[in-house]
Amino acid sequence: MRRIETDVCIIGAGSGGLSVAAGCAQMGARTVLLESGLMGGDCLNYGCVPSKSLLAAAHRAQTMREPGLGIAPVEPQVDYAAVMDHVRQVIAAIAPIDSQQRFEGLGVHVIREHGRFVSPTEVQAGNTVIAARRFVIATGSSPLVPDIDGLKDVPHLTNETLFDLRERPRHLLIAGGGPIGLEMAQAHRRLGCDVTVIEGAQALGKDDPEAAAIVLDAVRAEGVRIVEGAPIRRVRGHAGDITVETEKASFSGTHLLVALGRSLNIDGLDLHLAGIAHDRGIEVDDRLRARGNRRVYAVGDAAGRMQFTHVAGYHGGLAVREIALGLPARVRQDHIPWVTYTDPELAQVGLTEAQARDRHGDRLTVIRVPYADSDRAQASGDTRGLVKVMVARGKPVGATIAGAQAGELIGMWAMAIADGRRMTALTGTVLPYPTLSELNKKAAGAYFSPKLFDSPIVKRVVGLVQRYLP
Ligand SMILES: Cc1cc2nc3c(=O)[nH]c(=O)nc-3n(C[C@H](O)[C@H](O)[C@H](O)COP(=O)(O)OP(=O)(O)OC[C@H]3O[C@@H](n4cnc5c(N)ncnc54)[C@H](O)[C@@H]3O)c2cc1C
Ligand SMILES: NC(=O)c1ccc[n+]([C@@H]2O[C@H](COP(=O)([O-])OP(=O)(O)OC[C@H]3O[C@@H](n4cnc5c(N)ncnc54)[C@H](O)[C@@H]3O)[C@@H](O)[C@H]2O)c1
Repeated sequence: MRRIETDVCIIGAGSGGLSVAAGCAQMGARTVLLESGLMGGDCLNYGCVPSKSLLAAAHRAQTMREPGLGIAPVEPQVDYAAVMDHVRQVIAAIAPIDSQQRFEGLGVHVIREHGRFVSPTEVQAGNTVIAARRFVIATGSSPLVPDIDGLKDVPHLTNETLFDLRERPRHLLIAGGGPIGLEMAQAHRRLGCDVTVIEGAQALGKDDPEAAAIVLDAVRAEGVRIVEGAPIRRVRGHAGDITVETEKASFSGTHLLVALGRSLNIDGLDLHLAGIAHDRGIEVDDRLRARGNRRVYAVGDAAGRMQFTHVAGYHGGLAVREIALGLPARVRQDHIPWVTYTDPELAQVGLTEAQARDRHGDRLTVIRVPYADSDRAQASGDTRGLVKVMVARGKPVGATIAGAQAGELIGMWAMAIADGRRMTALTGTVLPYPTLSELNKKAAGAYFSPKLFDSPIVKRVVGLVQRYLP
């Protein structure tokens, strides 16, 4: 058995692990990185990158078939295999950034083996034992395939196999109406499939219901069948003929995509040998240190909190601060945005309206600005959507956007909330005309206009000024 002594050993080379490895190595810490699968993890290979590439192709197809703006629509010729080639090309274009070669160039010792703890200060990977001063668990998550009667025996797709398809499914059944379910439903509908989404509770149920309804209406209008309140009880059939049974009804299709949430990749780590506590994820304190072993950090999906690439990157930055610089870091959650990349997009940062009402009660003001108020939205012929901002004591505490480019628009609110800015920061910013981002400024303006235009005091002051102004 080979033995390596190092400063930091990172288990998992996805979004979180790569951020820690790049930061620690470039700051001069001796860094070992273990990866048992593909460099880049879920986001690059089976998650964000392929799903957004597929959505881009689907968007192109939809633009061709939508009437309006004086352009005659045309039914696009979709070559599903060529679309999947596009997906592969995008992954290949980005892969060098996450590659073993690049990380070795940064000074990281990369070992392509599964890692597991053998003691509180040692991890074994293949025939190497790594003794490190600090460990980072960045092992991510995998598709959850729950114990539903018949499911494991019926051929089904997950996000790990969906992008390998070469033939377009005739009728795609999607179990689960979360972000994966809805993004893949719209993409496949636009690429010419029949699509049925079967959701046990409410589709996009983690989001603000008013904003989610805008997205769900739009996706339904394109022909996706979304069945809600229908927990799946049983699955039966064979390749090409699959039936999903729910309490409400049964649904048949040719393919089944399972998008029922994630299971954390922590089982194969032998955490008990390192004394680490875990339940629904690795239990971490607000410095991301594992309960039971303070030399071990958990980042990204494995930390059992929000499951997004930018969260894994954010955690990674905090871990670098802790490990490379020895400075304490504090993890926050209130300023983390998330976006579902349907069309229209759905974006959130901070508190939803319901959460803000609970937290701030009477002190809360909720501002709504419809996309129709934007000249740019009018010019583009797409006025679907809403910007909603929750304000308490002059500061934004949450923002919800459903509409075109919502993922880009949410950035301004993410910055304002992260930095504790007041609404005046937005009114004081001059934005180019005509842009959708002006909707954000309109929301800030709408917050102040009753205070400014409906106030008798302001009117009296202006009257006085006008009387004495030379
Ligand atoms: C279909 C889909 C679409 C998504 N779209 C988005 C999006 O648009 N935006 C967004 O922000 N997020 C999105 N996500 C979520 C995002 O992909 C994850 O939150 C992110 O990848 C988490 O990064 P991570 O580093 O924690 O884990 P991962 O990226 O999962 O990386 C973990 C790595 O650890 C390796 N590993 C596991 N166990 C071991 C072990 N014992 N030893 C060695 N290596 C190990 C794995 O092989 C893997 O490479 C999407 C997810 C899916 C499934
Ligand atoms: N754009 C993005 O950032 C993006 C895109 C995709 C995924 N992700 C990340 O990946 C995570 C996983 O996504 P997901 O969509 O698989 O999970 P999810 O947990 O968000 O949604 C799963 C859905 O399945 C439903 N469900 C569970 N059991 C069921 C049953 N027996 N019958 C019917 N419905 C059932 C749930 O009610 C839920 O709505 C997300 O939470 C998110 O963090 C992010």
